[in-house]
Amino acid sequence: MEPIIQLERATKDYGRGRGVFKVSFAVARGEVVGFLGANGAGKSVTMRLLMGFVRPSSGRVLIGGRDCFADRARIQRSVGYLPGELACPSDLTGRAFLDFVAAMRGARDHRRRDELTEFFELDPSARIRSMSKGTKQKLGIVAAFMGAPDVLLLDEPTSGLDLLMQRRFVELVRAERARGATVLLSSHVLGEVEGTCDRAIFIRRGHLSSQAQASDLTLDATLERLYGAEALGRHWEGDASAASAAFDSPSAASSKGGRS
Ligand SMILES: Nc1ncnc2c1ncn2[C@@H]1O[C@H](COP(=O)(O)OP(=O)(O)OP(=O)(O)O)[C@@H](O)[C@H]1O
Repeated sequence: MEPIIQLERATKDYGRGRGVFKVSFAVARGEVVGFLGANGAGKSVTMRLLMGFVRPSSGRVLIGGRDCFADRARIQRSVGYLPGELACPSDLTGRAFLDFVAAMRGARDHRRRDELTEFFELDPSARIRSMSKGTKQKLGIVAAFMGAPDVLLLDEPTSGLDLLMQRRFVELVRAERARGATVLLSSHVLGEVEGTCDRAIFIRRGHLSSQAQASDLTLDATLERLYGAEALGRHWEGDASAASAAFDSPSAASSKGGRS
């Protein structure tokens, strides 16, 4: 199968063990792949390497055979990217932001943007600064998908979305998959990976650790792949009675607004 997304021993070394190291994997045309890892494992750094926002310390990062850093202007125009956190001027309205992204991509047809806005029940007339976390996330989703890109890089796409919107997101990714899009999707939500992906790859402390078919992602097996048996064996051993006493003390009550 023709690889569209390709990393070959890609390394971004931020020092003191932080970053990603010798990461190699490929995503074939039309595949939808989940990218799973604990907090700080290296998912976003890998996504940023693919978008050409950072230059690899060594190794190769390619989309459609093009070097993601050398060809970053073209990559950033053509790839649908949903960042972990939307970084955009917050005094813009949602609509102005979407217009800006469409202009950057050279998109003139706003039909799909309007369909997506309606599907996610997004009011784009509000200023971004006044939007709730979930509303901002919907805006990011519309921006990433509206150009019907061939390749989508989605960094924790349903973060902050309510249950109904999570379900709509899964429907959308399934439709994109049917259209033939190639998708890499990082997530902490197993149901979303199972519902949308063919397979999942795991990253642990900056190193690719394993992969699995999405249909084999049981909770216990996934936890072990993500954290290892040692971390799973650790349990809360703090003093629960001290914690509840702190909440019940008169000073705690007064600092919580006089709870009686
Ligand atoms: N610009 C940077 N400078 C220094 N260290 C960085 C930088 N960006 C990321 N890192 C480090 O690289 C590692 C991987 O971070 P990354 O953001 O990719 O994690 P993640 O898997 O996306 O985590 P999360 O699930 O919490 O979003 C972390 O140790 C992080 O502190």
